[in-house]
Amino acid sequence: MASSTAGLMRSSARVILQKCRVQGKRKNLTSQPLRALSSLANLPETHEMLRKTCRDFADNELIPIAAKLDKEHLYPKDQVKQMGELGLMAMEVPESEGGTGLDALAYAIGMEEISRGCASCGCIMSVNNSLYLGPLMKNGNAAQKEKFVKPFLDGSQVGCFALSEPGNGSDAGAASTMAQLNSGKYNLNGTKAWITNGYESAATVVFATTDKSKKHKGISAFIVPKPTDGLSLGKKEDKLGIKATSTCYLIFEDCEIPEENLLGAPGMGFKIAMQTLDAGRIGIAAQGLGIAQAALDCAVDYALKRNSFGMPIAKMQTIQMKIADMETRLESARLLTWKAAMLKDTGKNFTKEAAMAKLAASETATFNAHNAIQILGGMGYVTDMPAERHYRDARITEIYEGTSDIQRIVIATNVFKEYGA
Ligand SMILES: Cc1cc2nc3c(=O)[nH]c(=O)nc-3n(C[C@H](O)[C@H](O)[C@H](O)COP(=O)(O)OP(=O)(O)OC[C@H]3O[C@@H](n4cnc5c(N)ncnc54)[C@H](O)[C@@H]3O)c2cc1C
Repeated sequence: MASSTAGLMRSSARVILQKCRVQGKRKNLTSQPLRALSSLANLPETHEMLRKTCRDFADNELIPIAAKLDKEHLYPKDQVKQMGELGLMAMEVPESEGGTGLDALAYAIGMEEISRGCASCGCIMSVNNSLYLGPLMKNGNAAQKEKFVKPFLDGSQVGCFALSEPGNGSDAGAASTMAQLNSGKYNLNGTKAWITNGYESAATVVFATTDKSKKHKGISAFIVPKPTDGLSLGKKEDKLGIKATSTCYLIFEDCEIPEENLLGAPGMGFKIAMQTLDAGRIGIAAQGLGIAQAALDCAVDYALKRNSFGMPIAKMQTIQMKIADMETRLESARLLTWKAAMLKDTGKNFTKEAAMAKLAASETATFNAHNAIQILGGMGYVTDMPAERHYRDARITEIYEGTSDIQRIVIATNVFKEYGA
């Protein structure tokens, strides 16, 4: 990490910590008892401080409300605002541009802790940070940043990212949404599917074809404020998990936007989308870690308290085997995630590592949640305990921002490339 970046991080982390201490006095913070912070000894000091801050916030502000948000499908508006005040909604935007000025490792740590508290909050955080602000910061000009970045830094407004369509998700290059330039305005027509934050967002990055003959090289990226005439929303999807987020169609019917809302050059859209997803996968990996950690915490706590055949089930080897596998897979996935983040922070290629991190962490989230339910027995199957929610929330991490099949394709393609094939 460059020393100037370290300086920025220190000051930002101090702001975050100070805010958390103020909250702590108000809310009588207690630290999470199940895991010692000493296991994080290898992190830089600032990152450990950030982790502690996010951990306390998750324990005190998110865990107590996560089940209600899930059950009643409530968008966590107040929690997102609080996350914005802590600097968590624009973590990698430089301080000079109004963001928190932290790095990808800090983002992974923050995302893990927030998702441990509430996977829906983690999802909203990742869409705003990675999928909305990410491509705008990398490709936006000064005017676009002024209009579409500044208001989205503090949690008062969130953005969304519209790539998938009803007819194509994994095959993003087959986009059928069209954008036609007529007298200084782009006219958008088509439907985007599965858009997270669709209902609450104040703007979207959207991908549409400007030159069909060029196939994926004819796709361009645009910024569309919401509401805009000609852009309507489909019904909210009724989902298995992350129920406190909205997911819906964005329907463009002769939706006109000014030419200056083109993001990057014409035809750059597919590249922008793929770069965005590379970085986004670090966030989804971290979301998977958070869910996996929450499932493990729940399983350990229950195993220590539940007696069977005259002893705590934690004493039984079948339970111990499960806990050992859960912890080992979690720590392996965490190290992969941190490695991908650190490669990004040092300007190195991280495409393969981000895909490996997402693959490992998402499958660990499902594995740990599955085993947590098993360890809890009947109590794992009912909503009185969080294990069943972790199980439902975990599954999405294996699907969005590229399914596990797609991650394996990305990884294998890069491996063959490394072998010179
Ligand atoms: C809750 C939720 C939120 C989402 N949020 C967003 C969002 O904010 N923005 C956005 O743009 N999209 C979003 N998505 C869409 C998501 O990214 C896609 O669902 C995902 O990429 C998979 O696409 P698909 O659903 O069309 O499945 P398909 O691409 O049709 O895949 C179906 C199956 O075929 C497999 N498959 C497909 N192609 C291959 C291949 N070449 N090799 C091997 N197997 C293959 C897949 O792995 C999968 O198992 C979201 C989805 C959900 C469910």
